Parts: sequence; structure tokens; C-alpha cells
Amino acid sequence: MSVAMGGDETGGFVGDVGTAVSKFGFGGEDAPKGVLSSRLGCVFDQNQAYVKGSNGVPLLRELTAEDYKVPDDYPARLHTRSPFVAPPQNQQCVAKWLHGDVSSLGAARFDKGESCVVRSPLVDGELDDWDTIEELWREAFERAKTSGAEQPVLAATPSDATPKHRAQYLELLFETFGCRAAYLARNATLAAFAAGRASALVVDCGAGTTSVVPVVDGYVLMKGIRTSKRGGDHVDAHAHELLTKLCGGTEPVPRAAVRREGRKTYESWPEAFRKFTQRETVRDLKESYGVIPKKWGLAVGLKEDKRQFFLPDGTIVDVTTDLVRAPEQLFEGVEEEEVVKKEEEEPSIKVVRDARVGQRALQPPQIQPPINDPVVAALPEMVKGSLERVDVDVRKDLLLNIVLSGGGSCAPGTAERLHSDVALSLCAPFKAKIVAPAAFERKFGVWIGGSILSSLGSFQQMWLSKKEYDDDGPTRLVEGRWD
Ligand SMILES: Nc1ncnc2c1ncn2[C@@H]1O[C@H](COP(=O)(O)OP(=O)(O)OP(=O)(O)O)[C@@H](O)[C@H]1O
Repeated sequence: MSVAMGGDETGGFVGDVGTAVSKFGFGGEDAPKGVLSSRLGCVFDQNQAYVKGSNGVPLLRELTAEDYKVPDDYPARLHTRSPFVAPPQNQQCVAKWLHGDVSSLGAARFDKGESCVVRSPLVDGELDDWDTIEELWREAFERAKTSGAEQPVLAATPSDATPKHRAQYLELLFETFGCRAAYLARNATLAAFAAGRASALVVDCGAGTTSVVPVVDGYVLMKGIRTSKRGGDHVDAHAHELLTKLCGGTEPVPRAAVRREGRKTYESWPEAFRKFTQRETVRDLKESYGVIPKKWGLAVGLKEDKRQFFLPDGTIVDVTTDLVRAPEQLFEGVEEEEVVKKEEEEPSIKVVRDARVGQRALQPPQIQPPINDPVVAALPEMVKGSLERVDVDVRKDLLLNIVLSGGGSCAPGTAERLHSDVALSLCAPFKAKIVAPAAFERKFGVWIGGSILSSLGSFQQMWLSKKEYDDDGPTRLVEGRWD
């Protein structure tokens, strides 16, 4: 039995936890009330850890040297998955979460000889760190002065979230937060709703990943999902490299180090934390200077007021066109073996985008490799690959409704470039239309879609009640109802 909510009770509390930014607020409103950084500083209790007891129940015990052993896959993770400090093997007790300016707060900890790791709720687009997800919801409820018991809660999940992760999400909402009613919606469906469409091909450029997701009549066509690890974080890493070269090989000094007089401890910060703080400067630069040429191969001019950039320590950098074009990385595909080569011998990276687009324009459509294949595909290729996986009948409609969503799609020129490259790679008589909402709506599109959905009168019977949860359990509910 579903909970029917009527009258003033429509709306609920809506949350979209992202890799870099989490958005929370009340359904029915135009914008999220709270926009929180998803990257949280985490200070562990130095002496205690949770370990699994024989019956699976978490036990608290003193840490041993064994717990601090760096996992075997540490360097690989550092490079390919997350730029942050890896926690010890066993899960330690969190002594304190740091919200807000994690760089400064973390730096202060290091000054005092304490440690701080930075954690993110998603890794490679997958819900990964449930402690961080819980903490973000807790903080959001507190700031909004509400709770799961007071009103229904709608949570946005990645479009390709697995049933296991969706069941875990339900457990979190019903058991940890005592929700009386909840609903899980997929990101792409919500972004399409926000753009006023029930059917669309949603191109979501987030921080951790970029995905292309076909949505038809409000349902995600799972087989058509294409995901790439090239998101805003990847662009930041690329811009970081270019900026360091421009500074003569010296890494930019992070703001947190400048504020802390003389930056005495800066060099001794752990490598991963230093990178995290440096990326903030790079992100500022990318968001205020970054552009994508409207057509492939087009030159980019530097505006008079955007030829120089002030680093936090006062150094002035002469900006280059390569640097402002960093967001163009989303349109470039690279073979994974070549990425590996790049680590060993610097200039061997080969961009395959131009070759591919040029050839594909003359060739009939080809069968694409499977979803999440080892190729880091360029955005237009992902669009094409996604369309090739869905029914021929819906392709035309999807092509006329390519909806841009996510903060990473806000770089000027993204919509025009996508249109140009998609037209070039399609070689079919189809026309493509890009729906590019205003930057604000792109950044918060998923949340806005959740806000619209949760306040529709016809949606109120869709909430899942606590009784249903208790009767069926999360796994059965997820399988039977949402997947
Ligand atoms: N004007 C801009 N130009 C380029 N990138 C931008 C701009 N504004 C924001 N971004 C980038 O968008 C990303 C954040 O977008 P968004 O909030 O959609 O991601 P997220 O939801 O946290 O990540 P994900 O969807 O991968 O989980 C960051 O990488 C940010 O730097």
C-alpha cells in the first residue's frame, strides 16, 4: 500500500547527492535551499576502529598497526579514481566531519599535527561512501530544520545505480533517518522533467562522470546508458597540469596555504590533500575562464579582461588558449591503453576524437563496444552509441530532445559544440536539437526535476510507505517497484 499524500502535504524534502556538490531543499520550490560541498573533511578517532564481528555486527576496537597498512591498490586508486587520501583498511570511527571550507579546516588540522582525509560520496559515478552520504543528509535535515519523520523524502540516484545501492539508499532513509515515506528517482528522469520533457536524451556532465541517458515516458532505458569517467574532475586535472607548466613547473599554492601565514607546513601536507586544495584554484579558473570552441578546430580568442589570472599567492599567470579550452576534454576520446602509456612516456597520448568524427561522417553507423567499455569515449560518440542501443522508433524523438544537464555543461559553447559534433558524427538524415536550459537550471536540473515531481498531485500515490518497507524489505521493493 502506498502512502497517499494530499493537500498541503505535497512536496516533501528533495535531495541530490553528487560527487562534488549536493543539493537539498523542499519540493515545490524553484531552487534548492541548501547547496553543500559533497567533499567532506573527516577526522578520525585516532585510536578506534569499527570491525566486523563474527556475526557481522560492527564492533568497536583499538586500532593496530595492521589497520594503517596502505592497501595494495593505493597508487592505482590515487591516480585513476580519486585524488584523495585513502583511509586505513578498517573503517575508523569518525571523530568529526568538517563541512564548508574543507581546505582551510583540513590545513589547520595538519598544522596541529592531526590528520584529515577528504571523502566524497560517489566514486566513478557510483554511490560508494555511505558514511559521507549519511552525513550529507544529516547536515541537510539539520540546516533545513526538518527530518525524515516530518515529511516524505525524495532522493535522486545515479541513473545506472544498481539495485543493491538503491536498496542501501532505502535502508538509509527508512532505518537511519526514520522516514515515514520515501521515493528514489533516477537523475536523468529528473533532469528531463526539469526541462519539461518526459522523453529526452539527457547529457549529464557532472564532476565525477559524464553520462548520456535515454529517457522515454519518464523511464530510463538502461541499455542505452553510456558513461565516461571524463567529468569536471578530469577537466580540473588537465587544467592543473597546464597551469603547473605555465608556472614553470611549480604547483599553484592553494588558498588555504596562503591564508596560513608563511605556508610553513604546506610542503609537508600529504600529497593527496595538497592536490585537493590546489584543485580549488584550478576549478575557479576553469569555471570563470573556460570555454569550448563552438566547432571542432575553431580558434578561441582571449578576451581583454581574461588574459591574466591571479593565483592566491599573488602570482600573475598569462593565460593561454590551451588552458581556457580545458573543458573541451569532454569532447575528446582517448584509448585507455594510451592513457597508461602517458604515465610512462609523456607525449604519446593520442586524441582519437577528430579522426573518429571525420571517419564516422562517411561511414554507416557501427556497432559500439559495450557500456562502460575501456574506451573513454568523446561526448558525441557517447550520444551516437546511446542512440544505437535504443529502439529505432524512439531515436528521432530523442535526437530532437537532447537535454544538457550538470555543472560541467555550463562552459560557454557546450551546446553549440555538441550540436555541431553530433551532426557531424551521425551521417544520417536525422536532425538533432540541443535543449540547453540556463546555467542555473543545468547546475540544479536534477534537483529541480525532483522538486517538480514530488509536488505533482498525481505523484502523491507513488511514495513508498514505511509499512511497505517493513513488509517487503528493501531488496524486494527495489526489484519489484523501481527496476
Ligand atoms: N561554468 C562552468 N564551467 C565548467 N565547469 C563548471 C562550471 N560550473 C560548474 N562546473 C563544474 O561542474 C561540476 C559540478 O557539477 P554537478 O553539480 O552537476 O556535479 P555533481 O552532481 O557533484 O557530480 P556527479 O553528477 O558526477 O555526481 C564541477 O566539476 C564544477 O567545476
